[in-house]
Amino acid sequence: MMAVRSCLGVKFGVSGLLSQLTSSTRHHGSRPCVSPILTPQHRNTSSSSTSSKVKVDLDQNTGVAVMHMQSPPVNSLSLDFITELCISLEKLEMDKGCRGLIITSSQPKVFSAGLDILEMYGKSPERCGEFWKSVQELWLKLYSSNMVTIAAVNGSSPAGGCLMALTCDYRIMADNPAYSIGLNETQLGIVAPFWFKDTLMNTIGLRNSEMALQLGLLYKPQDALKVGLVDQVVPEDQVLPAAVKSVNKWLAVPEHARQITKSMMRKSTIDRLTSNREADIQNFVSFITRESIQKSLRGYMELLKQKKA
Ligand SMILES: CCCCCCCC/C=C\C/C=C/C(=O)SCCNC(=O)CCNC(=O)[C@H](O)C(C)(C)COP(=O)(O)OP(=O)(O)OC[C@H]1O[C@@H](n2cnc3c(N)ncnc32)[C@H](O)[C@@H]1OP(=O)(O)O
Repeated sequence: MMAVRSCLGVKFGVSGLLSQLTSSTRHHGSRPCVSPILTPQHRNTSSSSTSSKVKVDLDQNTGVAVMHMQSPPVNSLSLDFITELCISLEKLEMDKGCRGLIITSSQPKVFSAGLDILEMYGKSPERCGEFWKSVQELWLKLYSSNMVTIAAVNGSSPAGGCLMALTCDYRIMADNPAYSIGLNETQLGIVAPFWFKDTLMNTIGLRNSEMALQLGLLYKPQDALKVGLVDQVVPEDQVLPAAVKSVNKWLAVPEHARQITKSMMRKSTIDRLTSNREADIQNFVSFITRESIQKSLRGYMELLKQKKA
């Protein structure tokens, strides 16, 4: 949240804004500007960090990190995986040399299968609460990031996977009709919470969100493009190159101006969750532990297994 505060001018004050903006040709936000002239020691500088489920490659020349989600088989968001994602994001956010982030998947055909259903089925209320707190944390970190964030959606991305992509500044999806993206919660008999709904509405508007959420729609890439759920659809092997191209375009904008604008656009949505976190956790726990909801989740998991057989 420090990132958000600094974006909102707490650090600089409104009167300092103009001078900050005019000085942004020298310094991009609190991060140093990357010199276009490469000195020998700057050439080919990149670092790589890998935890068991998240691999991050940071190119220090460009200030762009690529975060590869690698939690087999389908990058479903378990408590452990979310914790690793949050730690990686925190590190990148603190790293003055990182200004842009591309999120993608190392798993074939899937960006992320969304929240791990097994974290919501047959678990104690305490564990469910802990899980939901981590989901909130991940959303807050991504949605309020000072970095330019690009989702390179190289596979299917239902529910929580779609939410992750929606938190980014720009979404590029592989043009493969076998893939789909959307907030399909109602199809599982569950309800997308208000901050999922807000994030979707901020992207595709009220009417499209009403239909998408009530029907639990999963869109093929070309349909997702039409409705504005993704910003670009490219051939599968072009997803990452297109993301690199986009991130550079976004990074060319004076950084303070971009960050403050992003924060202005997202602040009220973020505030709504931050001021209601505990109540939201309680709502989730009491909803998800209901017998009828547990039954729906069980049925859905069986359907997933049957689909395979
Ligand atoms: C009154 C208001 C109260 C508010 C309360 C709020 C409540 C809100 C609660 C929660 C919000 C929920 C958000 C979510 O994200 S729920 C998760 C939704 N996800 C899905 O629907 C996706 C399901 N998966 C798929 O559709 C497919 O798996 C796929 C398209 C992602 C990939 O297909 P494919 O490559 O064919 O793989 P398989 O289907 O064979 O799957 C492999 C393996 O993985 C298991 N699996 C898949 N998805 C999940 C998942 N989300 N969680 C856990 N496990 C998953 C699948 O079962 C297979 O397992 P295996 O048979 O053991 O190999």
